[in-house]
Amino acid sequence: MCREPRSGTVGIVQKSTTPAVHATSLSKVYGAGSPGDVTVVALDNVTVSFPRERFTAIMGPSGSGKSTLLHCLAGLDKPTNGQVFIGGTETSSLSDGRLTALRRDRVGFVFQAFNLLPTLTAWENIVLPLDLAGRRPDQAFADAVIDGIGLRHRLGHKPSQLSGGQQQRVACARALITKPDVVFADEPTGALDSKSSADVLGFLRRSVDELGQTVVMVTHEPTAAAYADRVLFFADGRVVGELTDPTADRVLDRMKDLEKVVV
Ligand SMILES: Nc1ncnc2c1ncn2[C@@H]1O[C@H](COP(=O)(O)OP(=O)(O)OP(=O)(O)O)[C@@H](O)[C@H]1O
Repeated sequence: MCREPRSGTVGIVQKSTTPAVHATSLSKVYGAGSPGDVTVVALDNVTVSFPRERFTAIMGPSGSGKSTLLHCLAGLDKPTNGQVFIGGTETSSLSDGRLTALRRDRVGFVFQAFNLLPTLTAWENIVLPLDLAGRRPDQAFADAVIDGIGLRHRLGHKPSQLSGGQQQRVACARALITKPDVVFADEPTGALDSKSSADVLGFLRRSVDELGQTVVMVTHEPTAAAYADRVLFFADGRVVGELTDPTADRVLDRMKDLEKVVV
């Protein structure tokens, strides 16, 4: 097991001009397996890029395909057509073993339900992806992540001894500890109160600004989207709009327009 980090050191920034994530002509059709099935087009020919060291939020009406997009980008689900590149590596042609390794080493995922292992301490949960890969933590980076989540004094506690917001900050640290090409977050604040949400979103924001990380987050909340550099709006499985330097009010106005169109 990796040892706990020291305090007081600074994180390390990755630099590259390749987008963190790029997808071309991505489609996902559910229920196309056998004749007579009802088919649902969850993704409809989506081409999208996520630059490094940026925080992007994805918003859209319920059922518009946001989670499907995140799962296909992260290699948790297979698109029906199209290609996904993680840091320049095309993922559809990878063997199952290589895809598993890529997901473990180069992609972080934060779920609404935290998904921490209950028998491990906070620290053991955070370094689990490194342990599975047989890697040691970059001490300076691990210190910056631990200081960033503000839970150095709780690292020996099990998830059941932590609040929901604290557990989600541990989950964010676990997603970041490998210095992945990208962290995907699917409704990371959906189960949290507003104070805990602000703690989690503030940490994700600082992970981009101070640690050079890349975050792509699905959210229903305009206040959460306002932490991002850019918001992509989704409807009917397609990207239908974009807002840079969002504020909660501008996001809300766009969402109202979208919901009028969709209803
Ligand atoms: N396994 C599945 N089988 C069949 N249809 C599915 C499956 N998963 C998702 N869908 C459908 O695909 C569409 C997109 O779903 P998705 O969960 O990606 O939307 P979403 O925008 O994330 O929705 P929400 O905001 O409600 O979470 C929906 O019509 C949904 O019913």
